[in-house]
Amino acid sequence: MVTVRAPATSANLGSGFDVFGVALNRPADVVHVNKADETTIDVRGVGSQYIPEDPEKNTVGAVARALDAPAHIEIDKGVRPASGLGSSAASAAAAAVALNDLYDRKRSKKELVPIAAKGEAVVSGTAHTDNVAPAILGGFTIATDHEITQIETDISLVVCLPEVVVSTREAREVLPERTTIDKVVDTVGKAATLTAGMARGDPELVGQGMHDTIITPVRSDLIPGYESVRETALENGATGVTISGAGPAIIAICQEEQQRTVANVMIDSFADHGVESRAYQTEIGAGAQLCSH
Ligand SMILES: Nc1ncnc2c1ncn2[C@@H]1O[C@H](COP(=O)(O)OP(=O)(O)OP(=O)(O)O)[C@@H](O)[C@H]1O
Ligand SMILES: N[C@@H](CCO)C(=O)O
Repeated sequence: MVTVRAPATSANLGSGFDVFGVALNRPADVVHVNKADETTIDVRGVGSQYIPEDPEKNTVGAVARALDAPAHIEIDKGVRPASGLGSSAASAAAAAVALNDLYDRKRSKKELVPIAAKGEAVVSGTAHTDNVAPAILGGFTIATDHEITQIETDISLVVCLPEVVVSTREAREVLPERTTIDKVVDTVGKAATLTAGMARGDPELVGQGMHDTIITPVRSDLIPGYESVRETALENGATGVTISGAGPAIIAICQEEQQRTVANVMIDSFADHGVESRAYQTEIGAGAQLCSH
């Protein structure tokens, strides 16, 4: 048996829609794989009642097919589905690394990214790589159709997950088809600022670079209390706040000393809107790791 842990991830970071992503030190999924004649899947843990065990519908089934690696796959979910924390990607990334090892397929971690992304196509209709890239490689990743660039950093942050469900498919349906040149110029500037901040390990620059005028304004309507949670976190030390992935989780960049305060005010602000939530005080961290084989 091979066991792999793959982390939750936060994609987009505002200005980097479908391109930027970061691995989070927690929460994470753990996947166990054993060779078998055909693929079967067992899911347990957080939100497992909402996750199909049919290999045609689970992200790990698509990964097993792509690697021609049939297996009995057990998934311990630590990342809630439909969270904006790359739940579907965490399982897919862990399965890709585990099956590559189990069948000795000798794919590099970068080569496993498009394979894990086939799982994302199963759930959201597009094989976007912005969650699976950091889930496999760790750190901050810039994923384009041609290249994946990775920067190691350990910037601290808070992600606050409300008891609300937003599916990626639904959040992609509200996207604008067109935008203006002013917004494109603004987004390029912000994305460049964020990237410089990641390279320097500078939370101020990262926070400034997260602002986005194209995607976030339309998606924030799907998250009750979004504007208040964002403003309160900024007033209490966050350097930048935006939707994590397709939501409903909200990510706030902040110094380690501010994490507890930022986490508490975000939870209180959701509560003011009648929404329960939990907050993870965490950091940008490592990608998928073999636990045993
Ligand atoms: N292994 C899996 N883990 C989690 N969800 C899965 C898995 N396989 C299939 N799914 C389905 O994928 C959907 C959740 O994926 P979705 O992309 O909407 O959420 P997410 O991964 O938390 O979000 P985001 O990509 O915005 O961070 C649910 O409908 C769930 O049933
Ligand atoms: N970039 C993707 C991430 C969510 O899976 C989106 O925002 O739709």
